[in-house]
Amino acid sequence: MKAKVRILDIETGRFLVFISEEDAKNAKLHPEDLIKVETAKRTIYGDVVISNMVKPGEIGVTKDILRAYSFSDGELVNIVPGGTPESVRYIKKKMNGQKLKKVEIEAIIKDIVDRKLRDVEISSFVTSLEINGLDMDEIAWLTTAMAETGDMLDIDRKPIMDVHSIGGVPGNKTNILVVPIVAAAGLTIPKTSSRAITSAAGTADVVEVLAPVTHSLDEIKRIVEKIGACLVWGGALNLAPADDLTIKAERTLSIDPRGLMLASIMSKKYAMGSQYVLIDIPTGEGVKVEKIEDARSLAKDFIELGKRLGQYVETAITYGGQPIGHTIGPALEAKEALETIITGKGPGSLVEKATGLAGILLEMGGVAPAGMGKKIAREILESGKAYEKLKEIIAEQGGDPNVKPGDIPIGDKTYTFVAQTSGYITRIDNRAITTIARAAGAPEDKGSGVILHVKVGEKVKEGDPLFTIHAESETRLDQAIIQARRMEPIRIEGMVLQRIGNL
Ligand SMILES: O=P(O)(O)OC[C@H]1O[C@H](OP(=O)(O)O)[C@H](O)[C@@H]1O
Ligand SMILES: Nc1ncnc2[nH]cnc12
Repeated sequence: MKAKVRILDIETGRFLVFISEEDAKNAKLHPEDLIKVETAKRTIYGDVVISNMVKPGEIGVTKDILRAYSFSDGELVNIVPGGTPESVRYIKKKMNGQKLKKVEIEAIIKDIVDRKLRDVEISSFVTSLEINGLDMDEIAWLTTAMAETGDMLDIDRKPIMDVHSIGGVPGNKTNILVVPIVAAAGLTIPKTSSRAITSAAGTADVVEVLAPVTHSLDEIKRIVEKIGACLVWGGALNLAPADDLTIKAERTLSIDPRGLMLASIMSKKYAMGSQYVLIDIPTGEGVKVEKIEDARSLAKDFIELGKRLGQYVETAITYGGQPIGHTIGPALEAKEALETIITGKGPGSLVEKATGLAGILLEMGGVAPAGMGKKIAREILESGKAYEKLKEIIAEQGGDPNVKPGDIPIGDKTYTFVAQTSGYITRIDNRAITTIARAAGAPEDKGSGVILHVKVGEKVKEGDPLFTIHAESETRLDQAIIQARRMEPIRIEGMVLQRIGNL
């Protein structure tokens, strides 16, 4: 059936194609059916919406589609029912626990990128990976399929360094310090990050408080060739474009299946042309990897996958048993990262982790002798050179390089929980802190989150503040308080932990 395009000023986060009731009836199309829109140059897919916002003979195309493909008002197109993509069969095969072939993985990824697979099918794929996993062959095929369905960056500086955390630990603003330290040492580090997946703030959400993070590949190339670094959101680029659609499902379910995480991280590194990659694996209670043996096995997988892709990968198993630093949530984290980089001093966990990781990268990149990387990284941080580099990054990305921590707006609806008893902090529950910060509105409400007034091992007296929730609205604050009361985010114990008698 032929139809004329009408551009609709609607944004839904999905590819939707509006069609009139009359046309839908004639074409036997139903709400949510897959529809194929063909022009001489391209074919796109979307979900049917039946609406009288468009007249018979017209189809309505939303802004989400226009961001990826150009259509003009009145353009003539052909529309056909999209049917059921073949790749749905392969998703079911993985649901049944079977190994997928290379061509089957490629078909799934191509159909995700072409928007032939809808959210429910993508979620089923992600869930099948969480339950049944992938072996190393499947992971490598998935990685190259994800990279090759998008663009690749070719930066005219070598070597290209990169760092990525598998995430999961609250308050992980570490890479906002690592990247400027490494670039200030003369190395090139084009860092892409995702937004939050399981946490309350991904690195891209935090950086966005300081500067725009959505840039084109050409802009990134220009920035990195000029100053040696960037801190951008990978999802804004057509780099491994399937990744952001699978991340959307992961975020909703708050899961990050191991095989998909490996492919998702490494496909972006491959597409960025990264040659030396450091992977941070936070390990501890309440994060993605709880046991050191599992962290070692994941480290081996990253290294093996890197070999298959022609990249040199090292991994750092880091302490993830409690949040990094004292703040959780985009603006609060940006503030803490900025304070630390300006003064060269900050929470021990943040400074230790950032200089430790940066030190490994300096050694990998050949600008620090073996065993000296961390010391040199700390000198770069304390000398103010890392801050100068961060200012360059902020300026090149379009932010205000002179922004000060006090300029960053924080949610003004607050509630502080205090210690009900005196004793020692024996546990901060990562999952509970993330849940509270998310309930307060993070990461979407940038000013929302949690400030921790204490860390594990510290002594407190009854009535001392333990943590403060910040929110941008009273409703969100109330929701966060309810969550906090339901859980035990911070445990206080005396020196006698348990009394057991009469066994
Ligand atoms: O903690 P969750 O939300 O699960 O994981 C997502 C975060 O982990 C990675 O961190 P980085 O960019 O290497 O600093 C991602 O890019 C993202 O920022
Ligand atoms: N699945 C994922 N994709 C991109 N970055 C990540 N960081 C942690 N998990 C990730």
